[in-house]
Amino acid sequence: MHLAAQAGVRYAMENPGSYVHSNIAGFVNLLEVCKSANPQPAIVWASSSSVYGLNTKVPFSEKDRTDQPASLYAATKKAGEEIAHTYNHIYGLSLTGLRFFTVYGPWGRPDMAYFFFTRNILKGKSIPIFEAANHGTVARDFTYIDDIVKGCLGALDTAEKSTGSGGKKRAPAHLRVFNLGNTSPVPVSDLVSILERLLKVTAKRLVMKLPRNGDVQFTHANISSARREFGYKPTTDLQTGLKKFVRWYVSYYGSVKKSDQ
Ligand SMILES: O=C(O)[C@H]1O[C@H](OP(=O)(O)OP(=O)(O)OC[C@H]2O[C@@H](n3ccc(=O)[nH]c3=O)[C@H](O)[C@@H]2O)[C@H](O)[C@@H](O)[C@@H]1O
Repeated sequence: MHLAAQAGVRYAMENPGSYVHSNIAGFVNLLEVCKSANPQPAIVWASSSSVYGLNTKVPFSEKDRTDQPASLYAATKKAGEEIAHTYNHIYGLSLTGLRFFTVYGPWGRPDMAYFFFTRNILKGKSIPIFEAANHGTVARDFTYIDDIVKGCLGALDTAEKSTGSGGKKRAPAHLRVFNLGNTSPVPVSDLVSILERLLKVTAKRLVMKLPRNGDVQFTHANISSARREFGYKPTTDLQTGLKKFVRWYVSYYGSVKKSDQ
């Protein structure tokens, strides 16, 4: 299971090299080691819903086009999918890419919106909430970590063995890609309302135009493929998942003051 990456859509404008380094060069390094291993492992790795880019057909299906990435981050994840194709084709590596949809929950990434919104609401700081042109809603198919873990296990359990040995392909091997989302997009402003209720604090909302730095307006997963292949079925709605996150956040950081650290 390969989850290491430079994640985050907007940071790619600040530090593009880190995306190339981790998501492309790092992934190739890993595949080079795996292709020569004996036996070769089967690999399940993290792609991203961001590969759908400017695709407007919803919900996003694995069959939809992914040739219009809106950020360098998305482009490097899409490159990973093409690189996976090459190593599968030449060396017989079994590869499964999982397109995660805005994963959240305890022990999550502090750079993600739900996480720093929580921190800023508790500190009384304002939070920037993006909206699209003509006051258009920005929404995400937020997916709870426990559902993602179940999807990862399902992908691992159903991955067929790699077929190569000694750096040579012996037979065709698995090459798969699955959406792992929640299938119910929620507007970012609703996410903030849920956090306000859970934290019992009114947020200082700063509504801003969606910056032109790689964000897409909307994500929504079609998960029928993962359901068919390994019974993937998310069960946590955003309200329930954020409740668990907030409980963790408060117990981890202890108090508002400590959350400054
Ligand atoms: O689904 C995915 O593939 C991606 O999900 C997230 O990307 P994103 O959905 O942009 O997650 P956040 O950065 O947490 O943003 C969530 C929502 O809040 C909005 N947002 C973000 C930041 C902000 O200051 N204000 C704001 O309204 C964004 O436009 C977005 O709609 C992860 O950061 C990516 O690593 C991952 O690949």
